[in-house]
Amino acid sequence: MKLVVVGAAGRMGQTLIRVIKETEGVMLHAAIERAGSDKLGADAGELAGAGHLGVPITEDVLAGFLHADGVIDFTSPAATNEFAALAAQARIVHVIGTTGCGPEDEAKIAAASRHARIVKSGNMSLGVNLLSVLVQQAAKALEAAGWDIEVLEMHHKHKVDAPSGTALLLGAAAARGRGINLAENSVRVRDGHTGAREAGSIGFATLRGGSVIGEHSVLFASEGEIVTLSHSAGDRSLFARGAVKAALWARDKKPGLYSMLDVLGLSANP
Ligand SMILES: NC(=O)C1=CN([C@@H]2O[C@H](COP(=O)(O)OP(=O)(O)OC[C@H]3O[C@@H](n4cnc5c(N)ncnc54)[C@H](OP(=O)(O)O)[C@@H]3O)[C@@H](O)[C@H]2O)C=CC1
Ligand SMILES: O=C(O)C1=N[C@H](C(=O)O)C[C@H](O)C1
Repeated sequence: MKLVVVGAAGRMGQTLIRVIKETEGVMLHAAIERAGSDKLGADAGELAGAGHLGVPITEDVLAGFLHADGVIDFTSPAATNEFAALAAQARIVHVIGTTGCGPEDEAKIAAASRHARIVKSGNMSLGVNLLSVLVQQAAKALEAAGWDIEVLEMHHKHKVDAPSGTALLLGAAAARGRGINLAENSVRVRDGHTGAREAGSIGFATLRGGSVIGEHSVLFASEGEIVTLSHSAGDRSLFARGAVKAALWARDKKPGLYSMLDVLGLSANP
């Protein structure tokens, strides 16, 4: 499968290039960076520490998508919107790891999925997606007893969006377990005199610092006891391996918007 990596010079872009090189059944077809990037012209493999691959980093998206089978995209919401439209035109698989997309971005991606096979997830790892199934189960099991749910995350100091895509994915799993709408029941920031915690809400707390790749915990709190379900990412390659697996999985699927739960066979009701 011929794959294009957009955002090829980024933290995830470079990790993807290394993982594609070592994965059977996929090859790097093109590597894209934004116009004006000082990485344009560099060999994508050499930049990623994967050795010379003969694939120069280019800004030419149309040429890059030509004759490709799929694009893997860990960039920014604005860039992902554009890539979604172009991938749909080219009828190629689009794997989206970009987080921080707002409702308008999501609507554009959903529109593109009428023609394209899109897999989108706030976290491409098996561990986090399994964790989301467990969180949904725990939220349901503890609902009658009224346990409070809080999602805590920590990431490196360069991360620009909050709460993380994973925190929101885990919050959505908890909301599903409770049979409620996350947007209507979440508390994403607390500051000052907040008043007492509202029963049934799902709270988020965000930490940023250093080089932390991704730490997530969902805390279920009751009188005198706390149950914590957590995931710790030690290496970005676990996200990249998940993204490549998603591209291979989507290759023979119908157009539509899929999640990593679909890819991993975890989407049935737990
Ligand atoms: N779903 C998951 O499993 C994971 C998701 N992520 C998400 O992936 C995204 C990227 O993360 P990360 O790699 O750490 O970020 P980086 O900033 O390191 O990489 C993003 C890259 O995309 C480039 N880019 C931005 N706009 C364009 C464009 N229009 N055309 C081409 N390239 C562009 C950036 O260039 P420039 O620097 O010039 O802006 C940069 O090189 C984030 O949203 C993050 O949250 C990260 C890890 C796992
Ligand atoms: O920006 C990151 O680095 C990560 N982003 C994703 C998120 O927002 O959850 C996934 C992972 O935690 C790393």
